[in-house]
Amino acid sequence: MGQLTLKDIVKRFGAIEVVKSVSLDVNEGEFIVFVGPSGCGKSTLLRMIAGLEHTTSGDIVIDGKRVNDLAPVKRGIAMVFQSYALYPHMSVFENIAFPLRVEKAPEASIREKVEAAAKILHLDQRLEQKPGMLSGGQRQRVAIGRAIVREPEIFLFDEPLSNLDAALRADMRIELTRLHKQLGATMIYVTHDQVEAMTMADRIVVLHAGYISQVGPPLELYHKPQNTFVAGFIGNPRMNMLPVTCTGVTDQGVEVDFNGQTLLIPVAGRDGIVGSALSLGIRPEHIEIGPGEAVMTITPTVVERLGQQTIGYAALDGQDENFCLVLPGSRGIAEEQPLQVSFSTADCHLFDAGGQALERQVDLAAMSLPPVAVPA
Ligand SMILES: Nc1ncnc2c1ncn2[C@@H]1O[C@H](COP(=O)(O)OP(=O)(O)OP(=O)(O)O)[C@@H](O)[C@H]1O
Repeated sequence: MGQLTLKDIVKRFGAIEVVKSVSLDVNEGEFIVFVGPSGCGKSTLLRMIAGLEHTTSGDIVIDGKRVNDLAPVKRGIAMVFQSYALYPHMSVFENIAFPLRVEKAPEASIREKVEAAAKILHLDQRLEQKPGMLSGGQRQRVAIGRAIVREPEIFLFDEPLSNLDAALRADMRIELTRLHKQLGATMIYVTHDQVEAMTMADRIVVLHAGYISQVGPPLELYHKPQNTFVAGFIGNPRMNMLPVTCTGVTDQGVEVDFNGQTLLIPVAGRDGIVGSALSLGIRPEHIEIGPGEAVMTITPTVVERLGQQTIGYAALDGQDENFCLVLPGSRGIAEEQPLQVSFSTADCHLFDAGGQALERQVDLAAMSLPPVAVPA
């Protein structure tokens, strides 16, 4: 149980349509992450699923039952917010027990469920403490415990980690992934942090201005973004976009003219694209120093040295956005020194003038890491 269907969901606030016909099937036990820039409607969508916000039109169906008119508590869901919403005067035990007390559950059952949740969340030694004595991460775990004891079919998380520092966020990501495996419940998680999306999701839903821009497993979005929005949103630093002209279409792919070189990009051609302007997308991590299939000369204006990688930014003629390259380790590239770089056509993406991708001929399964032989 825990299957969710959204059918043509629309939400208007006055005259403004913030969610525009969203349809989505969420499988039982799936970890779904809604990502998108600020204001794209992800929290509103989550709040509609929770029942905290009415839908203007469309159906929300949980386990085959339309729930649009059901009160939040009757939907079999539990929501965890960014603000932990804990009661400061109550112990951790009572904070977790709160929804069960509201339901007037028997005392023995309350104790059993709270202790079980506390064990899963490593809070069993802290049940008598007040929230004020806990760290941010522990407080968020109490809020999650409060959701767990309700035994919901679907957990909803609204940016639950955004109040935590970077190290704690990384720990909590691992905790949440573990929790999902352990409980096997359906989870829907809203964030604008693409690392959270990439690391936790079974499937990511990328929202853009109230629409679903693309839905898919994390690496599918990374390797096969369907449009320039997803290409720019997934991956950090963002994908470079270079203007090119299509010079031909063959069985092997699409030919483009790039800096006077003819490149054959392994993507599916389309009628009428020969002669048209296209955008060639290449990720910063796919640029190498020195000669290669596609060559260009850049002059970095800023170089960031992070130790584990070196990031260079260069202005290109006629382009608003800086060209970016990411090199592994500490590399000797210098500001204001011209540099020959190259990339491989197999790593390229092509987008038409409307920003839609020409389908890449990449085998995602073959890109998975091969099994490592462990010596006996
Ligand atoms: N109660 C409301 N009344 C009017 N407009 C609203 C209301 N709630 C949200 N909005 C607007 O709807 C749009 C979507 O808001 P929403 O909170 O869903 O975005 P979001 O993608 O979650 O963004 P963020 O990451 O900033 O939280 C925004 O433009 C917001 O201003």
